[in-house]
This record gives sequence, structure tokens and C-alpha cells, in this order.
Amino acid sequence: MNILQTLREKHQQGKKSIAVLVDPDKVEEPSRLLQLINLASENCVDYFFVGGSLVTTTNQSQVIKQIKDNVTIPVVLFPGNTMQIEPTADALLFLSLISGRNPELLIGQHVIAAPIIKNTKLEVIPTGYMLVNSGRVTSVAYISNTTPIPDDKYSLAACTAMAGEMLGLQTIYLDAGSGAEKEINARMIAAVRKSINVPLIVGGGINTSQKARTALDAGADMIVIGNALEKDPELLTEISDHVYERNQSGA
Ligand SMILES: CC(C)=CCC/C(C)=C/CC/C(C)=C/CC/C(C)=C/COP(=O)(O)OP(=O)(O)O
Ligand SMILES: O=P(O)(O)OC[C@@H](O)CO
Ligand SMILES: [Mg+2]
Repeated sequence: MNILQTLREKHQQGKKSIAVLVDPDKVEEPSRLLQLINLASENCVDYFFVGGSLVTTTNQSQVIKQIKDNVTIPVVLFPGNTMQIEPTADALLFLSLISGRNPELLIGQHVIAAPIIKNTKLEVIPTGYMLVNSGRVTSVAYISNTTPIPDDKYSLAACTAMAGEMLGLQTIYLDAGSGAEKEINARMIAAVRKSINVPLIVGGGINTSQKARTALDAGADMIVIGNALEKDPELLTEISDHVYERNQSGA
């Protein structure tokens, strides 16, 4: 079963997933990455996301290789631009930045990427990517030259997600941006959840297990954690224990 089908099934069953985001620029030594890979494996992490708004290094393929050499956790590209397409990954979030009005990130990059992706075995996951204001300007807001949705405009977010689903996007990713000061609030997640049927991914600023729990309770199907694990990898154990117990109990 491919990743999207699995996500849909888990969504139907109310089961949750965890993705660990690895930003290739932040991988300083292979030994640190190996530690995170092993921890992810011990804690039954579902996916590795690999990407960044701005990738200044050339080690993305090595990062993917190191993950694939050690564990069977699928690697999903989370690309900031077409230069980050790496055929050795398993899947790619084909992001359309629907919270913004930058045509390049709604369709432009996609036209350039489509023929390249077609020649790979990557599973394409059409994703409505929505940035929500998180207090300060994040890398992705700056790089994308778009204005995130205000964090108290629930209806704007819900209608944007609804439109994304009607356009045929297969998942919605609500992102406060990496290292966000404020994670996406529960009301915003719940409003978006209620407006769509496709799986909902939530990330940005989830740096405590309580924040992870709140996002999942509000309706996230998958949470993405990056920055917090760069500082405290052990946080993963706490969060995954909660997800595991919850999935077992069917809550
Ligand atoms: C269609 C293809 C292949 C590419 C375009 C993809 C689109 C539309 C991207 C939207 C905008 C964008 C720049 C997304 C990047 C999201 C991402 C990987 C964020 C990870 O965090 P960083 O923003 O790198 O955070 P740091 O500042 O912590 O490094
Ligand atoms: O690094 P953090 O803040 O966990 O964010 C993860 C991801 O959603 C960013 O695009
Ligand atoms: Mg980055």
C-alpha cells in the first residue's frame, strides 16, 4: 500500500502518524543523524520528511541514503523548490502553497518539476500547503514571499482548505513554519479538520508532548516535528508513546 492510501485508511480509523523532519542543512555530522534515525526507529516513527526552504548544502542525497541504509521508514521529500527532487526518496509532497498568492508556488514550479518527477518512481502526494502566522516571519514565509493566514482567521483557513480539497489535493498541510514561536492553535486545526475529509498534516513549533497531544486531539492525522528534536531528541519518545497508546486504544 502506498503512503497516501495508508494515510487515508489511518484517517478513517482515527489512527495518528508522526513524521520527523530532517533539514539537510542542519545535519552537521552523520553520527548525530544516525542517533536520530535509530531513535525514530525505536519509537516507531512513520515517516522521515527531508527538505528545507533553502538548502545550501549538497548532502540531501547522502542524508536519504543514510536513512535508507539503516531503517525502512519511508522518506518523503518536503521540497522548498524543484532543485530538491531526489529520486532515491520514496515519495514527494507535491506542495501547492494555497495560503499564498504566489503563482510560482501554486503552479509554476510544478510545471518545471512534473516531467522530472514523471521519470522517477517517487510516489506523488498532491498537498495543499497552508502557512499560518506564528508570531514572527519564518524562513518559508520569507522565501515564498507570501503572507501566512492570520492565526485567528479560522474561516479563512477552513475555506482555503476546502478549496484545496475541491481542486483535488489529497492532503492538507497546516504549517506554522519551522521553529515557529507559536504552534498552530487547536481552534484553527479543528476548523480546518471540520471543513475537509482528506488527511490533515500539522507542523511547526511542536516542541512539547502537550503541544503534540493538543494538535492530535484537535484533528491532525499526522504531526511533523523538526527543530525540537534537533535540541532534544528524547522528546520523540514521549510523543511517540502517546501516539502509540492512543492508536492502540482507538481513542
Ligand atoms: C513542486 C515542487 C517540487 C516544489 C515547490 C514546492 C513549494 C510550492 C514550496 C512552498 C514553499 C516552501 C519554500 C516550502 C518549504 C517548506 C520546508 C521544507 C520547510 C522546512 O523548514 P525551513 O523553512 O527550512 O526552516 P528553517 O528556517 O528552520 O531551516
Ligand atoms: O521544525 P518544526 O518547528 O518542528 O516544524 C516542522 C515543519 O512543519 C516545518 O515546516
Ligand atoms: Mg531550512
